[in-house]
Amino acid sequence: MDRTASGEDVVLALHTYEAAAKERLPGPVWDFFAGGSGTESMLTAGRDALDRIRLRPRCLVDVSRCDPGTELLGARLAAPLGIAPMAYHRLAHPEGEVATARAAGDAGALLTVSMFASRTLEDIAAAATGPLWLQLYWLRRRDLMADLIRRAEAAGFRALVLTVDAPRVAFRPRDAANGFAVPSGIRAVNLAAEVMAASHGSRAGESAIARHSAEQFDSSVTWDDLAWLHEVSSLPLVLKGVLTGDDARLAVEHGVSGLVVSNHGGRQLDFARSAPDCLTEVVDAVAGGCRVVLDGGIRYGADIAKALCLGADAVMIGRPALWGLAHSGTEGVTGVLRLLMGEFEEVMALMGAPTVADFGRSGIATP
Ligand SMILES: Cc1cc2nc3c(=O)[nH]c(=O)nc-3n(C[C@H](O)[C@H](O)[C@H](O)COP(=O)(O)O)c2cc1C
Ligand SMILES: CCCCCCC(=O)C(=O)O
Repeated sequence: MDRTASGEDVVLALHTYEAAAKERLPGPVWDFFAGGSGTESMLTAGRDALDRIRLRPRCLVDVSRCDPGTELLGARLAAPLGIAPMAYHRLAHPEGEVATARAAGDAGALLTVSMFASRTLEDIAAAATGPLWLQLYWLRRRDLMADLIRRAEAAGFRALVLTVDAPRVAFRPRDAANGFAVPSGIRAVNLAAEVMAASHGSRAGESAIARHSAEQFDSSVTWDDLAWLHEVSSLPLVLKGVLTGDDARLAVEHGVSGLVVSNHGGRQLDFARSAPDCLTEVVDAVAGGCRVVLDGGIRYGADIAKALCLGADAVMIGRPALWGLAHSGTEGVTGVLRLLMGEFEEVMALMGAPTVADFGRSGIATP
């Protein structure tokens, strides 16, 4: 949000937050946030797919009161909107994930905290008034994963999100060109320092993030290993990065409570099918057996409506939250969330859909 000369609050457009973040952040940090993998073909794929979808409104419906509220895995949300897991929020703002958690709580949105958060799970939970999920990559050191899960449970996190599209961090040309490494003052404080060492220390022509993931991620895990996670924790398990009906069916068979259909913001498999294009296949495959969330390129309230029409239960935003954070910490992230929620509420009215249950496949046309 911003203020006019007379002191009124003004909601900024999303691109204003983006432009401000680009101006404020050091070039390599901006590239780490904005960049993608390989040819970067996937950076625009999700957006293009969403833009191709057109809405089919109904008229003469009572929309004098629209309620964007919903429920997701036992949590009440002000709208079907959350923040996707992103590493190292302190790269964007000194308060990092604590500022983001405050904003998500203020706006009534879900926050998924990355395993590579730069504030402790306990500090984040203390600042949060809304639901928190914890994201995990599968580390070779399972003892560290188990420890993190125990701490998350004690701090009141409500679900685990296992990212399954990143057996290793993909080649990201901008990070390689910048020799990107996490600055020494910012750490993944929830993990042991010796395990994180490779993420620091710049080498020309190489991304320290990619080097670190190759060293620490266990790329041998398979569906059978999910049993270990279910043993370690009774929290609902969500898989992030599922893009096919076959994997979606397997997920339900393996006791998974939710899926995030995602291209990892264009940062993992290059030349994949875009997440919105995979959504109906996944929704049809799970047939109500688990909840489905979409992320990637969500930038307008209308995108939330389109995702719901395709069968998603909610959406998550990635980079826009970091733009808000870089712009003005908690206030900036709140501004971004409120902007999207406000647009969504208007789309509900104009679509003749006073509740989230009123969105369905008849609400969209795809050329
Ligand atoms: C800077 C950055 C860091 C990210 N870190 C993680 C992470 O730690 N874990 C994860 O599962 N996804 C991570 N992601 C992917 C996001 O969760 C999400 O899938 C993606 O950003 C959504 O696309 P959007 O940025 O277009 O909204 C990251 C994305 C960005 C931009
Ligand atoms: C070894 C640290 C990996 C952090 C990866 C975060 C990220 O950039 C992404 O998932 O994308």
